[in-house]
Amino acid sequence: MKRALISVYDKKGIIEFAKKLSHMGWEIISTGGTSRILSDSGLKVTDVSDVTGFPECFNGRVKTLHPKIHGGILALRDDENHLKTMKELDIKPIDMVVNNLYPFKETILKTESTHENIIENIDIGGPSMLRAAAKNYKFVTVIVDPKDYNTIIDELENKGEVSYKTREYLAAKVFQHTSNYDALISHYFNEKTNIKFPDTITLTFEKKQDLRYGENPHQEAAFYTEELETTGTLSEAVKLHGKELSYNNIGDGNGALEILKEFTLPTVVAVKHANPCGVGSGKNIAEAFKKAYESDKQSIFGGIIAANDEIDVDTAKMIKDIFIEVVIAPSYSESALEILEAKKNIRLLRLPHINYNKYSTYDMKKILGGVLLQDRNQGKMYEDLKIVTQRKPSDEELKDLLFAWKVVKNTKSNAIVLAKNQGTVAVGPGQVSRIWALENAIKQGEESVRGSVMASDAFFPFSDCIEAAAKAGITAVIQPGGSVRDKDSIDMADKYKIAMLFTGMRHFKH
Ligand SMILES: NC(=O)c1ncn([C@@H]2O[C@H](COP(=O)(O)O)[C@@H](O)[C@H]2O)c1NC=O
Repeated sequence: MKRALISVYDKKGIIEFAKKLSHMGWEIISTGGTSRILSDSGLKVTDVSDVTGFPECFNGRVKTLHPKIHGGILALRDDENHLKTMKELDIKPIDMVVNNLYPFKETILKTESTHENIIENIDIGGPSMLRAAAKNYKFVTVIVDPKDYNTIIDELENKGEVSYKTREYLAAKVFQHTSNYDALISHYFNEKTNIKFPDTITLTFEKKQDLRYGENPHQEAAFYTEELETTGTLSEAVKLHGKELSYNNIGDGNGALEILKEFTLPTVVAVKHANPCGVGSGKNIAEAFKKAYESDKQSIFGGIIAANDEIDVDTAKMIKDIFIEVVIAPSYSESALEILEAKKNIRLLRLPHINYNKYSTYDMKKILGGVLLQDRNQGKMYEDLKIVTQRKPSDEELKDLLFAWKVVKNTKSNAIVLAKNQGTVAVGPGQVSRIWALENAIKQGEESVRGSVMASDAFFPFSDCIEAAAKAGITAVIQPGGSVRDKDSIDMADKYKIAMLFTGMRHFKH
């Protein structure tokens, strides 16, 4: 007679599954609570304590941790010595383990959970059984995911056994599951003991979807989300209309969100190839959109738009007239949605907590042979502002400087952002030389550059950028300062009556 050990925290579907096994002649062995619900449903169940000859003890901390259980799972059925030992020790084989674990993740996510409660939800016996059964998958079937119950019953009913291939697949699932479970426990302890960069790190993510392809069509790709913190991120977004998001949509959408989180006024961010091509703030979203659009009417084509307030009809009408791949917003008015849904190729995402911004997870970058981890750049924006020139910025200039500083912080380095009237005039991203970034921005901004202000993500190594800015009609500058030649830049600014602020904090982004 085949024997299945069933010990599950999540009891969904377990009665039906156990009944089918039992009808096929399997003996069911089970632990406390699982055993009770199976017996109550009329099934004949052997209690695990009858197998071990030992009571479940220490409030369930020890139930299945016994050689009669682990020997029955782990013994090699094709090894003479193992078979002999089984006989000598009166250990009978266990052919199937059905187990899922105490809800550790759910417990740490509950704000009311105490440390004691969290500790009790670290399952010990379960992972031991799962790992044992997965190790011995050559002989043992192991099921950790209730979604697999039907497949296993089908195989047993139609083929009389669970195939080697399926057992191997189920074992792989177990090790994914237990490593994820342990990673969450390790994360909890690292946080509790303030270990930010441990000697080894196992980060865990959950697959949200397979993607059609990666950055390019010849690259395969999938989207994984954080396990614990997805509020206000694309992982939380609900698609209201359009095709699946692509790899690049997700990357660019995230870029747009990161910029948007800097703003409280109604703001629209347009992103193309991971850089902002237009950002605008206004008294409403329609005005903000207009400013973002007018910053660069060309690059926004095929781009992504994120807004921090409802998309209304006026905004929807403007979006409709251009080709936008994705719109992200906390809500859409009914009529706005109707207008936009008429466009087949647009994706509309609703992201309710768009302004949420308290993430504790790392910022990470994969490199060949490793990964770079750092804090998210939530560095202070203005506290150390210092006016370093003879002329002070006007109130209007100051507002625009701070606006541009938020945008440049989130633009790929070397970055220059020109702004006027709470909207970008031009963005010069990702150049290997700072003056090229400025020259690109001046060229792109055309006549609007005159009277705009300039933000630079890092200091100016020479005074040439200030001179070029002055000649283009830029009136004020914000930059971190800190170059050995700061004085040259300050003197140049004074020469052209430019007002300049130092922030004392660099914002490189790569
Ligand atoms: N300690 C043990 O020997 C042990 N054996 C199984 N468990 C867990 O107990 C749970 C099932 O318990 P019950 O059948 O009493 O509802 C399962 O999540 C299982 O993983 C155990 N509990 C935790 O460590």
